[in-house]
Amino acid sequence: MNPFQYRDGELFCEEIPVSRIARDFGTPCWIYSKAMLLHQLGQIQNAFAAVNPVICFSVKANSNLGILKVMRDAGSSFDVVSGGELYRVRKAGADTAKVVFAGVGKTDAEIQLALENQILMFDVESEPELDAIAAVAEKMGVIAPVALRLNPDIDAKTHAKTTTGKKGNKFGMDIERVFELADKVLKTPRLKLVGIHMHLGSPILTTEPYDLAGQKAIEVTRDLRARGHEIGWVNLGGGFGISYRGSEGLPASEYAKVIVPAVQEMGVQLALEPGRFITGNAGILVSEVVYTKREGGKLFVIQDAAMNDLMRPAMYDAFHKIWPVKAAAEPANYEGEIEGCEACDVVGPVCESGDYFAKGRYLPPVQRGDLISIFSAGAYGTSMSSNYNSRPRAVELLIDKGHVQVVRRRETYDDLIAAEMDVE
Ligand SMILES: Cc1ncc(COP(=O)(O)O)c(C=O)c1O
Ligand SMILES: N[C@@H](CCCC[NH3+])C(=O)O
Repeated sequence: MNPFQYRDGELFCEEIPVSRIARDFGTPCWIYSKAMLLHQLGQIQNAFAAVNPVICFSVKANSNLGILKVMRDAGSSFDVVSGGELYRVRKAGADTAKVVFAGVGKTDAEIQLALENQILMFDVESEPELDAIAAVAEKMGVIAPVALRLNPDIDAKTHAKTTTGKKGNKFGMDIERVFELADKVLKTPRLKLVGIHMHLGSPILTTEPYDLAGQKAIEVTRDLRARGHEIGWVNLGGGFGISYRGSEGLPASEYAKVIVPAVQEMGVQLALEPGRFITGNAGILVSEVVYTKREGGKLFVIQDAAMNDLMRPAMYDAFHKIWPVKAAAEPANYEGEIEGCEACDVVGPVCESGDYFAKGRYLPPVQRGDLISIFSAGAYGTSMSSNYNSRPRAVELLIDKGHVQVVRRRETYDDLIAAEMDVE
């Protein structure tokens, strides 16, 4: 499914021309398709139905309340990594009894908030964290459910900055420490070991890393059970890839083919934490060309969106398809030269040379006032955006069967300074 299609000389989101949305709500603007969100979540739900998993949408991918509510209504739970994310999912009406909490630096206050909300489990990443959870649980007179996060040392072949399951990454623990901590949990009355957790990285475009993770989970579960531990849950994290360029990416059923048999062999409950797979291709960022300029032998196309809106290109040199909103069709292939197009640097107005969406990218002739769509922007777009250069965050719109819902209004200049108003 692709809700963003060209016809009649322009880009549509479902049945609505993107140019009309941009005219009504201004640019830059984020446009999400609810149908696509549901389609992607449904794909995972169907693919893994045989083992009835708890699917915990990874809130960091897109933490907009409107989107979290769509996820909640469609039966998703949530993976959070901070008190702020936990607060958001509560506001979205989530059942916190199915929420999982990962992250290497949980504070006592965050642990307390999670225990008050009786979450499903903490994904514990170190011994000091385990001790802190035990201490907070003791103070509160409750029992904390913990899963131990294993660093399986599996190369998920992602960008160096988004690999999390390799030795040397800050995440999780090696196998020996997992065993040690499991034994420690048994001796700590305020802790209950419920399972193990792994997350390999993001985005993962082959099934092999999950196959290896499944095998590793089988081994670890067997060894932990042999040491007298009850392992009810295995959480294999997120990381399912999507197509950014047009051809890569796998259906959820391919990942399920390697994960489901392992889960059945272990006889455990499966948790998954997909983020990008659900929202990535359900959203675009629409900007307007402010100026074009030729300098130093280059053509620069300057947008009103910038790295503060979508920082993935600046941070990871990530590839996003970029094409004018008014066009007959997308090119068959975005790589390399495109007939009738000229290579340009697509940049924003922020005062950093890293503020670009693409370098040397082929675009048809564009001019001041033209609208541009930046595709595959629904994951790690708004959730990583900032107010750098005192730029208000852009409006977010959810398209649902021909209806445009504002799920986050455009920030005003007053919003920018609201938290600083008490300063003399
Ligand atoms: C622990 C954990 N779970 C889930 C995710 C979500 O990853 P993705 O959006 O690739 O599914 C991440 C981010 O990589 C993560 O760190
Ligand atoms: N923020 C990254 C993914 C990191 C996922 C968080 N562990 C991206 O945009 O691709």
